[in-house]
Amino acid sequence: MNVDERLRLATRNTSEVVTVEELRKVFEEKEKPKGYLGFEPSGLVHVGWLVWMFKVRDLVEAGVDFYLLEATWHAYINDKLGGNLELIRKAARYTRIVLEAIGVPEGRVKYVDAEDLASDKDYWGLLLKSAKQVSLARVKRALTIMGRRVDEGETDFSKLIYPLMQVTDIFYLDLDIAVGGTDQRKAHMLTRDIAEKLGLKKPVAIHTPIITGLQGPGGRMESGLEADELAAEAKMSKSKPETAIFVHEDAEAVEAKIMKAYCPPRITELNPVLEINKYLLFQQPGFTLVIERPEKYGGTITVEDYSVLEKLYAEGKIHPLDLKKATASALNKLLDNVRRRISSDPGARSLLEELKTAKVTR
Ligand SMILES: Nc1ncnc2c1ncn2[C@@H]1O[C@H](COP(=O)(O)OP(=O)(O)OP(=O)(O)O)[C@@H](O)[C@H]1O
Ligand SMILES: N[C@@H](Cc1ccc(O)cc1)C(=O)O
Repeated sequence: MNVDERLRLATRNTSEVVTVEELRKVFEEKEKPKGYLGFEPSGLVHVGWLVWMFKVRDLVEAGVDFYLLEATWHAYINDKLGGNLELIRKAARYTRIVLEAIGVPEGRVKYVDAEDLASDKDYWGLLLKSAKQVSLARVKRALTIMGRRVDEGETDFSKLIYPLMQVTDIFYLDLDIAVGGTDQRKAHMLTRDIAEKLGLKKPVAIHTPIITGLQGPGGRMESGLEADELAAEAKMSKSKPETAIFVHEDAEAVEAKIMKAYCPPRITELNPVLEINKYLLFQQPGFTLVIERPEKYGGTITVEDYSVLEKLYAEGKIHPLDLKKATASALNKLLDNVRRRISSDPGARSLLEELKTAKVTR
């Protein structure tokens, strides 16, 4: 695969690449650059995660040697699953199964456990060197990467260590590319700044779009937040289950959730139903959205391109209910594989059952 093709795969369906020129250089210089994404294995998998999972698939295809960091200690710091590390490790196993079901089997990526990183004294040396380069105010501003507001970081001191751990993860793994949703931006920009100061490798950052929670952005659109902060606050999130569609949920539950979702007529911004189309459904090769309507409401239409769907919706030519029905049906088709994979594997089923009954904390 030539550099242009690798670059196309790596940059499609992203909200930002810092920078595309640097990424091109990485691909020109390396057959197998090192990339990573970290996630807190702290519960069930929702459809927002599919955005980065598909990006991992793209990057593996583009020849990236990809590491998936199971951020167990980070989830512990962030009070997930009641801080129960045993359960957190089970959530990591469950996430591997979902990744495999969407085309990222274990043999194609390398899993790294945060507990292994933290057991090496060099890791803590790197963390302290990084900490020397940054002010407390900057660390606090980065707390949005753990889905927390700045003031929440002061509840216990470990939360202030988290952003520096995320920076250190990147240095320790010696990465060329760091991937995450837009809400992770502050971690990556911090890493790039510290890298310059310490003379370490400065990773390219690839940010994937965020799917807004089913309840919509609330009043946050006018709050003057930066895009990454808005994404962190308004995103579909596993620790706020009422905002999320989980990949294991049955077809009826998925449809019921979509029918109730925030989707005001003509509004295309931070509209989770449109975002599911834009960032998930229309990313599948050859996808078309079929909107079935009685003749008196314009008859059935087949949309082949997301930009057309957005335009028709903004012009009020598609009713929210019709969009929701069509989206639910297409999303259910996309999720079928994952559901089948989970239900056919007793091990996966028992992990799921255990995680379903675990108390969601944050
Ligand atoms: N709604 C979403 N849409 C797209 N990407 C998401 C979404 N939520 C999380 N991500 C991405 O998934 C990765 C893991 O995020 P994280 O563990 O914080 O998920 P989460 O569901 O928000 O969890 P929590 O509720 O525990 O904060 C990050 O790169 C993040 O940007
Ligand atoms: N902060 C990330 C998880 C993460 C943890 C450590 C990392 O090195 C990277 C990502 C999140 O909340 O989703």
